[in-house]
Amino acid sequence: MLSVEEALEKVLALVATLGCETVALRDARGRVMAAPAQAQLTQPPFSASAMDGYWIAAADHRPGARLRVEGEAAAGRSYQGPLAPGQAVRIFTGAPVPGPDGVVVLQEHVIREDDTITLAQDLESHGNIRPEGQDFKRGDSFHPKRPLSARDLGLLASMNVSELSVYRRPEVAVIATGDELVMPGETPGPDQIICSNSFIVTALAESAGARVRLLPIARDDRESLRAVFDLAKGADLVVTSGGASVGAHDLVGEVAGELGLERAFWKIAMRPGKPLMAGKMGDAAMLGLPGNPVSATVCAELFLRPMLAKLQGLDPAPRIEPAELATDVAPTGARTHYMRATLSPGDPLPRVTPFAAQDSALLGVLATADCLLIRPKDDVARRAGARVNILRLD
Ligand SMILES: Nc1nc2c(c(=O)[nH]1)N[C@H]1C(S)=C(S)[C@@H](COP(=O)(O)OP(=O)(O)OC[C@H]3O[C@@H](n4cnc5c(N)ncnc54)[C@H](O)[C@@H]3O)O[C@H]1N2
Ligand code: MOO
Repeated sequence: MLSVEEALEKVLALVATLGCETVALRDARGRVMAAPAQAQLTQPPFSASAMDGYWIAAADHRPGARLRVEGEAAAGRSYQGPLAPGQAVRIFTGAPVPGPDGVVVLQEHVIREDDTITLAQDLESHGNIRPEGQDFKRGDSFHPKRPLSARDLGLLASMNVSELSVYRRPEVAVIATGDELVMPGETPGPDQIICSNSFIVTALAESAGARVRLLPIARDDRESLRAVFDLAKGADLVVTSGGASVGAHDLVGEVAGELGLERAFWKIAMRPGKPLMAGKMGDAAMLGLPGNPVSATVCAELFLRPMLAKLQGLDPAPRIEPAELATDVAPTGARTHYMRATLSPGDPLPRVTPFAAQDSALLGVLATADCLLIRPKDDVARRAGARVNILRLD
C-alpha cells in the first residue's frame, strides 16, 4: 500500500496553482498575494511627535529652561511660522514637528504659565519624535507568503495599497454519500444518523481559503451519485466522503470511474483513512474521503489542506512538530497511525497524551483533541519521554 508521503505527492500532482485576480483591500483578508505590493508613500511621511507636549530646539533642552510658546501643531495641522532659540510650539501626538534638531517634552514635564513653559529638573533623554520613514519607505515591497491577516491588511492600508493581486480562491464541491444520512435539523429514521462529514470538510476547506459548494447528500445508488457529481461540475476540487471502502454499497469509486475519474490511487497505509481515493475528473481533482468522520477529518487535514495550499500558491507541507510522549505507547501495525491526542506544556517540548479510545467514529474524542500523534508504521513500543511527531489541529 502507498505510504502517506507517496500519497501526498500524488494528490499534490493533481492540482496546480490557480490564476490571479484583483481584489479590494477590504476583501483581501485570508487571501494570498500573487505579487509583491509596493509602498506608495513613506511612513511616517514627516517626522512626527509621539506625545502630547511641547516641541523645543535640542539646544534649549536644559533642566529648568524657560521658553515662550509661539503656536500650535496638531495631527493634520502643522505649525507654519518661523522659530527662534528659546521658543516652543505646543504639539500633539501625530503632528509634524516644526523643524529639525528638536525634542518633544511631555506636557507632564513642564510647568505652563500663560505663554511660558518651564522645563522640569529631571528631563527625559528620549526625544519623543518618530522620524520620517521609520516604519517604511516609498517603494518598499511587502509580500507575505501566507493568508493575509488583519495586521497585514493594516500595513497594506498604511502603504496606500487599495487593491491587490491575489490567487483565485479554490472552488470545492463537498459531497456526502450514504443512505443512512440526514442533515442536522432533520429527524433521522430508525436506521439513520446525522451527516457530520460535510460540515467538517466545509469548515476546514473554508478556513483554508476555499469557496465551498455544499451539495445534497448522494444516496448509495448510481443515479443519485451521478446526479450529485453533475452538480459538482466546474469546481476545482470535488471532495466526497463515504462509500470508499469495499462494501456492496460503496459505489463512489465505481461511479466516479464511469464519469471519467482517472484514479491516482485507492487505499493507503494510514490509520485511520485507509480507503482514501484520489484522481482527476476532467479538469477537477477528486478526493474520496472515507466515511468514518475521524478518517475523513484526518485525511482532510493531511491531504485536502495541502492541496488547497498549493492551489493558492502556498507551501503545502504539513506543519509537523516535535513533542515528548507523556505516556507509554504500544507498537503500531502496517499503517502510519494518526492518534487523537491532547497536549500539555513541557520543557523544552510539549507533552502529548493519546486518548485510550481511538475508534474512527468517535467525534467526541476528535473534538476534544489538540493534535494528532503521528506513530510511524511498524514502530516498536515507546516509553514516556520519547520524542515523537505531532500535527496540531485547529
Ligand atoms: N471489509 C472491510 N470493511 C471495511 C474496511 C476494509 O478494509 N475491509 N475498511 C474500513 C475502514 S478503515 C473504513 S475508514 C471504512 C470506510 O468506509 P467507507 O468510506 O465506505 O464509508 P461508509 O461505509 O460509507 O461509512 C463508514 C461509516 O461512516 C459513517 N458515515 C459515512 N458518511 C458520513 C457522514 N457524512 N457523516 C457522518 N457519518 C458518516 C457511516 O454511517 C458508517 O458508519 O470502512 C471500513 N470497512
Ligand atoms: O482507516 Mo479507517 O479510516 O480505520 O477508520
